Amino acid sequence: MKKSPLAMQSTSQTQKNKPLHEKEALVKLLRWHFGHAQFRDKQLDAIQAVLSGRDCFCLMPTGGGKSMCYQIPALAKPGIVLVVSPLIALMENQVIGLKEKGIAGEFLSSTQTMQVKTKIYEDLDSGKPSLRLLYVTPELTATPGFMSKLKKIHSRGLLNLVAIDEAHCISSWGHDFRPSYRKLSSLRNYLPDVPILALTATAAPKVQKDVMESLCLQNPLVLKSSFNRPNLFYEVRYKDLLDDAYADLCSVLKSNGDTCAIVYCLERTTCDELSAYLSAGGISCAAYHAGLNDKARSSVLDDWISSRKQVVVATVAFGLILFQALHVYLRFDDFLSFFCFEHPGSCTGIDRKDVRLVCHFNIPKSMEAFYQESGRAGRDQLPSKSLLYYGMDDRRRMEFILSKNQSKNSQSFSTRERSSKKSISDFSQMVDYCEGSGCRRKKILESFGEQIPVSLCKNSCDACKHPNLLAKYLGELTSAVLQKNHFSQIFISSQDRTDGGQYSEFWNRDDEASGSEEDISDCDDGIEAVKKVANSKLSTKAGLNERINFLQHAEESYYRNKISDKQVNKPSKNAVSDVLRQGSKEKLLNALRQAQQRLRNLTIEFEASAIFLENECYNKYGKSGKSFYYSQVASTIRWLSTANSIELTNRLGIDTDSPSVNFISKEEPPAAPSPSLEQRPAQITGKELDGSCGSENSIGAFQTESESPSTSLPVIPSFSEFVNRRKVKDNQPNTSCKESPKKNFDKRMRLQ
Ligand SMILES: Nc1ncnc2c1ncn2[C@@H]1O[C@H](COP(=O)(O)OP(=O)(O)OP(=O)(O)O)[C@@H](O)[C@H]1O
Ligand SMILES: [Mg+2]
Repeated sequence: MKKSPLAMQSTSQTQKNKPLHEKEALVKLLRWHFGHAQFRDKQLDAIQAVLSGRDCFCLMPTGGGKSMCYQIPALAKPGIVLVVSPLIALMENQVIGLKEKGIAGEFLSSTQTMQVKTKIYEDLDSGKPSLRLLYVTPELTATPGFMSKLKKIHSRGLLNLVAIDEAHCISSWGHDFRPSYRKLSSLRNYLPDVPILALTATAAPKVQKDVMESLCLQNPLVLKSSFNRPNLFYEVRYKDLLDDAYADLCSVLKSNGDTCAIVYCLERTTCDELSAYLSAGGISCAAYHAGLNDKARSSVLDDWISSRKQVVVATVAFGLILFQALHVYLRFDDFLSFFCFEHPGSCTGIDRKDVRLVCHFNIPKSMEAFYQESGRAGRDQLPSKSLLYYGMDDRRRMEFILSKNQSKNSQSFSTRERSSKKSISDFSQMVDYCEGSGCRRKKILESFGEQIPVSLCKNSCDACKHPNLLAKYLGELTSAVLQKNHFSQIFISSQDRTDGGQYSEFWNRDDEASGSEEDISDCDDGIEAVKKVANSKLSTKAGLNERINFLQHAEESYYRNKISDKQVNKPSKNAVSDVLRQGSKEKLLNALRQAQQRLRNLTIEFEASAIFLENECYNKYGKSGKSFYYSQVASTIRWLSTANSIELTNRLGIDTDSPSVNFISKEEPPAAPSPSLEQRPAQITGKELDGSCGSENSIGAFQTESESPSTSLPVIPSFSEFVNRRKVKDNQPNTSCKESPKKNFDKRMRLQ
């Protein structure tokens, strides 16, 4: 319902140092516009501080109501409040919410039409803007053109406040460091007397200090709320003790009814797989990641926000690109062909209050990230749950990623070293959270410097509620780990950990280079990188460390080239055309026909299978460019030439364990081709389902003694998995056949 604005008081210079508004008037605004009865916690203090012209640093937990701290001031006096926000989706979401309440809010971003932008600028230039809140990205704020507009507005006395949302992004100590936020430090120089409000949910003292210094806050009012989320129940489940983590999550979601949930995964392939699995299990679910095009992503978000979909399975990053998975295509003998960077997207920061469950399907990289993401649950203060699936494979993978620590932006050696050590120690807190037997809530709060008695938890974590059960699980985990020789510290020797020069935290996205606010999965030309790597003088006998170093250098140079290409606006010559896709489909069709001849008892819907496989390649690498895409197609064709029926069936998505699978003998005609690309296109005879151990591994040294040479070639293993497997292989000859085909399938899919 739209409401007319309440009458506002006018600003006068003499009032500058006094609170402009009494509590009563502000509460009236809160009730009138937002329908909330009272201010929460530190909201009123923050609002009164900025209205009096004082800088303020506001630390409130996720969902604590930080937005109100700048939304009420925007309504309390004429003029505008500028809100700097890191993510278009976040701005869009808030602006939509404001407009629904009849509050004049707009955002400026590259996604808008010229017409919309012009209208906003005209309003700002009018001398009497109707706009109350203007959301912008840090990139735009720092441009000279926009800054001069701001100065103009300010000179007319109409810029009341600059609010920096997610202010921890300015700090390289923070978990979401974003280089473009650094540019905000010039705001104080350009607009010396405009109060700045820095808002964050990141509690690390170093980050707080860094934020305040970087933004040049002057005598700020520092407000800190407790980080306890009493309505959240914390639980950890142990993947290594579960038969099937996918099935476990499915039953958790089902047992909670048609509940709203976010599931975070590390990689987009896991998102797709898990989402498909949950959907097949009858859960209203969709994947959300950067591999989807804009339209698909908006539609997933729309569906989720408007409750048409209840569960969203998303990549882990908080909109800001925290993690770029390095994928290396590996042929065992001649080492490698190319790299691919992924830019996961995000669904966080979107305000849906009734999220009842936040699940981390892979361990997060830090307590800060975990807190922020799990904090999306129960923003309406109703009982909700944080569930983390902890697995030793995930742990080792994350350790490896963190230890790589090669920053792509021009950080100094000491910054890299600092950030490397920080990443490792941040992660060890997460490991302790999972592997320890003490109260989870206490661990979270202590990591933010809050000392609390265990009694505060009130049995609202698994460790407090079921201490004996947890002790049993941890015992079993230790045995399982010892059995698998997981204790051999595979990736990070203590020497590596201190060798900070080589490593940095996650590769940070270089926004300055991309010039885009939400630049994801853009088109990369990997051909040169591939050639260089392929022609390199690296001996095939080079040691693993040498190879890893080599990869890191190649990756850096590839990235540098990519940036310089973008700077000169080089047109993409590497886009995947429809013609190329059609050609690939034909090739896959042939390969499928040959596979069918080889595996006589397999009945395949050729056309649909080819479309499905081509689509898989395209979804995975289409946006990365022709070279990556084509290599994936080639890899798939090679794989088809060796895959057995179980592998083929798994890849095409038939659940061989399910009694509902409709087995067709080779005599039976194939079912009619599926009209949908998503529909799983293969069916298989029962003969192949003899319980033999499907191989997740492939050729050469990956192959275990008991595996048939014909069951091989993973699609594209991640670099970390490759290194991991080699080392595991060196230490331990064969464990994979002890695992169920489903488990192998899960792992194989994770490798892609
Ligand atoms: N005083 C209040 N009373 C009741 N609800 C409130 C109050 N202030 C804010 N809220 C509600 O709390 C929810 C979270 O608010 P908001 O999005 O501002 O949180 P946040 O601190 O910015 O969280 P995040 O860190 O996730 O961005 C919103 O739905 C908002 O309407
Ligand atoms: Mg917020």
